[in-house]
Amino acid sequence: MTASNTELDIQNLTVSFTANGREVTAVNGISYKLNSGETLAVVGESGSGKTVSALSLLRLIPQPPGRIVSGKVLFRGRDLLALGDDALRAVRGNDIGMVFQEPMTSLNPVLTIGEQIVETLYAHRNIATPEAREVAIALLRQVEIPSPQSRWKCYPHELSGGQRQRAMIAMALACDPGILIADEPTTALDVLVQAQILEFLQRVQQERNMSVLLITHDLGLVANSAQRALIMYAGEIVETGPVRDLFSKPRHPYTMGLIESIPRPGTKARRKRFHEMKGSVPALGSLPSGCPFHPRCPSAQQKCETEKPTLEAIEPDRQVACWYPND
Ligand SMILES: Nc1ncnc2c1ncn2[C@@H]1O[C@H](COP(=O)(O)OP(=O)(O)OP(=O)(O)O)[C@@H](O)[C@H]1O
Repeated sequence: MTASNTELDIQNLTVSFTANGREVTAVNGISYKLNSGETLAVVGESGSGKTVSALSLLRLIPQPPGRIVSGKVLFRGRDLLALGDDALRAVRGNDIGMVFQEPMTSLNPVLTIGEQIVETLYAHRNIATPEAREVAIALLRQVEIPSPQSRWKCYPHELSGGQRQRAMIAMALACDPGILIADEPTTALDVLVQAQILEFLQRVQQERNMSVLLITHDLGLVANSAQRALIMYAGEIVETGPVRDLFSKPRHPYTMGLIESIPRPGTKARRKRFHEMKGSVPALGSLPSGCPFHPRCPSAQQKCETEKPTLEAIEPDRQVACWYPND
């Protein structure tokens, strides 16, 4: 990839939270690039720092208790972490859209779906109301909400879960962003609706050459939707690479464990399930010494208990933080 392909360049991002007078590091010095037109998945178990790292890109973590300790988020040569509030607001929504797992947290319950899209169009693109109404209905049609002419007068609670999710996606796409950050966008939905929404997102992405940062704990979703992935554990990236390589030859024992946890019909008896591995993601305030994964790692050796591995390139476009990566 050439430098001009890079849409977002995240450098050494560190984010902390203070609770009970104690500051703990939730995201610890992560660096990665999001390239033009790709879907990059950020994967890990609950508490690994996926959401905090994504929200921090647009300075959306609550500050306090959160704090962006250090790092840069370069977007078209500008550091989003150093932008003034007005300039950052212009980037949010206009250039970078966001969708979340629970649409009710980002939809306004007292405005109709149509009014909310019109407001977005007016605020970001300065489109006057009559025209914005047409654009809003067209967007609802594009996200395949049935009868958009009448549904646009619905309040969020009057729509089904899948329709609410589509409405939020319509809002996120209203300003034609070059980048979409999608945090568990389909986790709360049933499998059929999930598949429809993912298919729709992929189509829009291709039509618009949009880059997608997909935050998920679901490796099945990653296999179907992303070209590259970052695996996060305890606030750090432990492995990166093209999705097909990560699946065919995981190098970090944690990635292996995640892949083995994907349920496959008929193979349950033969495969070791991830939930059978000992332990869980450590509490941030009490990380183990050495490699943070070592207490759960089936391949851990003495060095892993005392010395922390750093993320190293092992092949072009492939990095791993492990003293004894799988061959
Ligand atoms: N508002 C907050 N106040 C205090 N600590 C927080 C807050 N938000 C996140 N954290 C800390 O950051 C850690 C990482 O949270 P994050 O939401 O990024 O995890 P995640 O990998 O996205 O998990 P999930 O899939 O459950 O959302 C949490 O375990 C928690 O310790």
